[in-house]
Amino acid sequence: METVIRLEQVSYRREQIEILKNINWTVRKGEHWALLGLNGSGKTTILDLINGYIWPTLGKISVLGELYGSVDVREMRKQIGWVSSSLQERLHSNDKTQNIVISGKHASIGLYEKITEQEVEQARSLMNQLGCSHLFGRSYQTCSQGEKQKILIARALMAAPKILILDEATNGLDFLSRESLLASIQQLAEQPDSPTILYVTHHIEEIMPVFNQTLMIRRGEVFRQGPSTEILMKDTLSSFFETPIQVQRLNNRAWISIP
Ligand SMILES: Nc1ncnc2c1ncn2[C@@H]1O[C@H](COP(=O)(O)OP(=O)(O)OP(=O)(O)O)[C@@H](O)[C@H]1O
Repeated sequence: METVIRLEQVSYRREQIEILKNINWTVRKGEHWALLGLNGSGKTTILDLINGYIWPTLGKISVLGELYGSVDVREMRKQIGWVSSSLQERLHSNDKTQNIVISGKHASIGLYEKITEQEVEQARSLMNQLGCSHLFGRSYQTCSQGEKQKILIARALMAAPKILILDEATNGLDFLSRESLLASIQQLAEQPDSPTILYVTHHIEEIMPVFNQTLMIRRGEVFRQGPSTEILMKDTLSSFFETPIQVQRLNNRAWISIP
């Protein structure tokens, strides 16, 4: 199967501190991954490496078949959509939702190019896909937090990325908005032409069945990786969190609590 991302013996050191240690990780086409790790475990550092914002101290990284070091990372970034909370702060919130979506095509914060009818239709169709077409025509700032997240995912999809990174996408959402967003993500991931999704979360119950693989990072190292159904189990999670955990399965999702 086609390799989408490969990290081989990747280490990243900053000021004598080893932030990532010997990471080996392969993402293949058709997989969607959940990335799990406590605060400061190294998730963002891995994403920064994949986006070519930083370089590994040791090891090799290849993305979409291109080995980093011998490729223009700015070109690679066009194929990677990254939705994170820091993006929200940088957008022009008076803009209409569809213009925010369309701006994803030009990888710009505001819209400086002339919008074509085709782009408007593409934005409408993506908003429809994310279940937020009713927001078309509204100004972005009047949207709720959950609605904004859907707009930002549609924006990332506007550039037809091969990889989509959803970084703590449900932060600040109430439980209904969260479930609505998760349902939209699930639907997106189920599409045959979906980008490969990397879903970063602190919440195990957000790992829907479509995230068929999970990478667990602890203190800069891979703690475990593989099929989510094998990893999201009581024993693995208890040793990962270094505390006894109990797991209940509901709607094919694992809900954890402390006994
Ligand atoms: N430029 C840097 N210089 C020194 N330390 C850094 C630097 N960047 C990251 N770190 C440290 O590396 C560790 C991993 O950080 P990282 O942001 O990757 O974690 P994370 O898993 O994304 O955490 P969170 O869930 O809180 O976002 C942290 O201890 C952080 O303080």
